[in-house]
This record gives sequence, C-alpha cells and structure tokens, in this order.
Amino acid sequence: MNTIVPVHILSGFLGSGKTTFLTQALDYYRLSGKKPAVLMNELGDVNLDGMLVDDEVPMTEMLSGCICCTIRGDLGMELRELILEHKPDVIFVECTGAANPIEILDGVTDASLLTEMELKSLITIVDAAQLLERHKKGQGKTYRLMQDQIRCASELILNKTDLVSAADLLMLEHTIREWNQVAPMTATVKCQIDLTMLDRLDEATGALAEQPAMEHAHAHDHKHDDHDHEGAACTHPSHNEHAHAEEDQHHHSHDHVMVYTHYFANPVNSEQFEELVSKLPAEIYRAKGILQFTDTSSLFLFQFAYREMDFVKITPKEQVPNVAVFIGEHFSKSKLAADLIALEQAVSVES
Ligand SMILES: Nc1nc2c(ncn2[C@@H]2O[C@H](COP(=O)(O)OP(=O)(O)OP(=O)(O)O)[C@@H](O)[C@H]2O)c(=O)[nH]1
Repeated sequence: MNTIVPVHILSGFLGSGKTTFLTQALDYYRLSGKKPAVLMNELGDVNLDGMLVDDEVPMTEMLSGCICCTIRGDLGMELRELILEHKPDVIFVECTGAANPIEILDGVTDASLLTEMELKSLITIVDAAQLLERHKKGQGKTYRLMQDQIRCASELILNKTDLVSAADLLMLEHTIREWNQVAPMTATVKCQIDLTMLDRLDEATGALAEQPAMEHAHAHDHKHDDHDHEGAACTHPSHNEHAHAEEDQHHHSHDHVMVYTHYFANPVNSEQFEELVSKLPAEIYRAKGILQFTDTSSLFLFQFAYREMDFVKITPKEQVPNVAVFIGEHFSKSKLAADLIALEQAVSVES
C-alpha cells in the first residue's frame, strides 16, 4: 500500500528563522526514527542554508529564483522525484523569504495530484523585530508580504521575541490575531517550540486547504481583492474568478527584492569584512555566506539578519565556494561589488 507523505511548507520573511526551525524539526523526526526530506528554495545561486542541514537528510535544491513564480512549475516534479528516490516519511518545503505562500500552497497541492503527498501545514515564522519596524511604518510591499504570510498560515511562530519589548510583543500578538484569528501562535526565541506539534499536524486528517485557517485566509483575501489588488495574497487564478483580468495586476510580492551573489577570488580579513557588513545600507536587510578569512583557519557560515551578524564555524565534507549573498531592496549592486573587491585587494596589498 502506498503511504501519503505529509508535506509542511515553511514560510516567513527573509531571516525570520525558517532554517533555525527546520534544523530542529529534522532532528526531532530523526530522533523519532522517521526520515524527513527537504526541498529548499533560495533566491541566490548557492544554497547556504543547506549547509546547516545534516548530510544524511535527502535534500533537493531549487536555486536562483522563487518557487512562487519563476520555478513554480518545477516544484511538482522535484517533490515527486524526492519521494520516488528517497521515500521520506515527511517533507519540508522551505520557501525563499520573499515568497508568496499562497502560490506555493497551490504548487504543492497541484503536485499532490501527481504523487501521493498531502499538504499538512503552512507554518509561518514571523520575525517580531522586522514586523514591528514595518508595522510602525504601516505600508510597503514587504509589510504586505508579511501580512500575506501571516494570513495564509495554519501555524504561526512569532520568533525573535528577544529583540522586542514585552509591550511591543503584546501589540504584535494582537495585530497578528487581527490578520489570522485561527492559526495557533507561539512566541519564541530561536524558534524553540514544543515539536510534538509536528505529530499533531502529521496525524490530522484532511488536507490543510480544508482547515479553518485556510478558509479564513481565502475568505479574507477575496474580500480584500475587492478593494486593493496589490496587497492581496490570494490572486492566483485557481482562487480567483477574475483570473485573467487580474493577472496583469498581480504583483509578485518580491518584484522589488534584489539579490547580489559575490564569489570571492581571495579570502578577506575578518575584521574588515565585519566592518563592511556593519556599514551596509539599510536597504540590504539580509546577507549570508560561506567565508574563508585570511586571519582564521576555520571556514565560517556567515549570517546577517535584522542588522545582527552571526558567524558559525563549519567543516563541510565537500569543497565549497567562498561566497556571500546579499538580499535587499533597491540597493546598488555595483557599489557593493566594488566594496567587496576593495576588501580582497586590501588583503593582496598587505601580503
Ligand atoms: N536574536 C535572534 N536571532 C535569531 C532568532 N532566531 C534565529 N536567529 C538568527 O537569525 C538569523 C537568520 O535565521 P535563519 O533561520 O537562517 O532565517 P531564515 O528564515 O532561514 O532566512 P532566509 O533563508 O534568508 O529567509 C540567524 O543568524 C539565526 O541564528 C531569535 O529568536 N533571536
């Protein structure tokens, strides 16, 4: 008898903590004797988050685009191959932080027509500090994207609560509840949550699309469509009677997101690199990389999210590039490239 593979979509804005949650969830399944698999989507052309996933976990990468638009068509085939080749007990789809989850939800549910899989949850990780900042401004595409990600969720993890005050946390919880009244919500630091929630989700009968959270999200979005197309989460044709008329007005929520990938020709000095990162313009809100420095012997996985830097020592089994990916809105790629090249040159002048 064929078994139906549960699928969970991990959504959340860039740097909110999706990979932090994913690594804990993978460990949880493996400790329970189950085999999880991952489909990871990155905007850049290297999968840096994949470095944090254990080598034994089957993983498919969809790079250089966002599944919710450019490579959505491939999603079904990738999921099918993952299932046929590895026979996992559960699959996580980690979206790029810029993805519109409703479209990925459509992609996964379309794929379940081809292969025996069932979408069990859409878990949105909310970056408390980012949401607070965007909420204060109260507008902008990123704010609307965060709203969409929250509305569509069947589970909400309000993460990075260490970066906001207790009063702001209460306000955020209240605001999120206005957008999504049904998804269970847990406030966390580093996504530490009782992972038995995953058993509950896997065992629930019926696909996620039939659960109240999704009905709520759809109902809200159709109402919303009448007034403001740009902010609507649910503009995909299969959810919309006026598909063709609206297609032209469909703004992919991440049209404005820019990615710059820099492959270093030479290692750079760690302090100079940190200084450059600390002075990045506010428009660059996310960066990550694998870096070899002239003044350290280890390789580092570098993370930069909400202006916080983090360096984790790594020992990859395969050869990895010396690379950094920068993500933001309307920043000058050429200025950034020039600054990074200057760092490389500074080292070669010194030596
Ligand atoms: N201060 C703080 N930092 C956190 C928390 N959770 C995660 N981080 C850090 O935030 C950074 C980004 O976390 P990730 O888990 O990589 O975020 P992501 O959503 O996978 O990022 P993208 O794949 O770029 O969208 C890392 O440096 C984490 O260690 C938290 O609760 N508080």
